[in-house]
Amino acid sequence: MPITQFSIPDPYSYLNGFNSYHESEAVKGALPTAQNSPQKPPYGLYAEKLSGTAFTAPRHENKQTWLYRILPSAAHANYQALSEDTYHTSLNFKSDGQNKLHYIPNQLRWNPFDLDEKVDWVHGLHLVAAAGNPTTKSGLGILLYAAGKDMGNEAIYSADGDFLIVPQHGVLDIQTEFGKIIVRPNEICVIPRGVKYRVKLPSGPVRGYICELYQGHFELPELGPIGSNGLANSRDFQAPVAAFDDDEGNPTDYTVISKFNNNLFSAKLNHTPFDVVAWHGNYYPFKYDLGRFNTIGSISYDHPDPSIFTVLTGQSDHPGTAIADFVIFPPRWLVAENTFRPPWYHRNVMSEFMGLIAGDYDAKIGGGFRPAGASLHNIMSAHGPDANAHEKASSVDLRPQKMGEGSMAFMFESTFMVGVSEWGLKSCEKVQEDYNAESWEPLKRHFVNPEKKGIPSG
Ligand SMILES: O=C(O)Cc1cc(O)ccc1O
Ligand SMILES: [Fe+2]
Repeated sequence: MPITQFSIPDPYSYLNGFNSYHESEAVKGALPTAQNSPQKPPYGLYAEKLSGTAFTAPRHENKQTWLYRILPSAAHANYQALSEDTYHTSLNFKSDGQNKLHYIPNQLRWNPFDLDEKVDWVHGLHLVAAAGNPTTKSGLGILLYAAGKDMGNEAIYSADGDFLIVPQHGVLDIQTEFGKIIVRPNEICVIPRGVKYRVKLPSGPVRGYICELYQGHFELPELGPIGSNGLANSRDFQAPVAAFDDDEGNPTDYTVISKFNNNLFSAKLNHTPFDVVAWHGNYYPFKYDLGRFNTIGSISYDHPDPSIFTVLTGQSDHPGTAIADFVIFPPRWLVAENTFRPPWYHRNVMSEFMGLIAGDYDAKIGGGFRPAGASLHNIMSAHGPDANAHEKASSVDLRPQKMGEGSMAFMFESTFMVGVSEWGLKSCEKVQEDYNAESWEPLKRHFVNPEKKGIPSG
């Protein structure tokens, strides 16, 4: 069954298509006809443009949306910095001048991160690793989230980058300026830079992973010889339809939180920010069901590169080299003959941060890579199947095998060396000290030197 069976139904409607030019009206006639900024937009709305690329970006890259709203976003009081002690995304330099990111070649693995029922989405964000710098629009951030409370009359946006959200536990009901999206485990969503939203938790506590792309936007990977369909198909990406709150006669005090260079600022406004009655453009939030992924693999021999499992890619200026690839390892048939079927041992010029939404991952059967946990194999840090997985895969009968039923691992792969935050390395208290010792040090030598044993070569 390709499409995920979710326990909670999705109550919302969507517009289908990746990077499509969409338009949506919550009130018929709210979009101006044949122009963007008439002297008087319909129904007394304000026109506001949200750009996702430079005005002069080439047409094929250009992203923008026109929003028709009750009041423009600029109608708010000054932003005030929130105290750094109240949130977990800051990368400010310490007073002793040390950057809080730690760059270390060790393979790292984390036990499952805790749920935290006491905080809302904003305060449940934890920066675990990062590379580059949002101020120069380069690099990425990797965050974990754990929350148990609904956001109140608040909205958050990130000026730093696009959030690719990967839920591991619980349901996110996300009210965005563009409309509403529900995201459940085995689905993902992308909230682009600048888009305001708030998160409610209809099924209780939530936990998951986020890749924030400081540079460019997530795109579908090239398909090359695969052809015109396959992997994540365009029509399976879903954008919200316009929906708005009208607080006329009962204006609500709201707070808008800005994530700005990984620090949080808040500003008051005396009206709802969720007042967009209609929009048109190609810059919008969207969701995708990972169960719709059309998985492709070897039907002859050898284990292909994991790039065949790329759902979305955030490309650098060098084609084929990603700031962040989002890669999944879905349930699939393994049929390769005379092949060591799990991943090969390797050292990668890219860094690999992995998470597990559910089930097991075939390269690690020693039990240490668990749902809600994570691993990081940084640039050139050697890794591969653990000793148990190696032993099993090198002696197993190579019949066609359906692997990973009910499981979903994923990887954020980046050309950058990623540093681990103070929280990720120490305060979270989840780092497994014995990862290496348990996984690879037990690997046995199998080499039989023919020269020593007098075995004829060839
Ligand atoms: O290291 C990992 O587990 C991720 C991975 C999977 C794979 O099938 C090939 C290469 C690779 O890095
Ligand atoms: Fe790897």
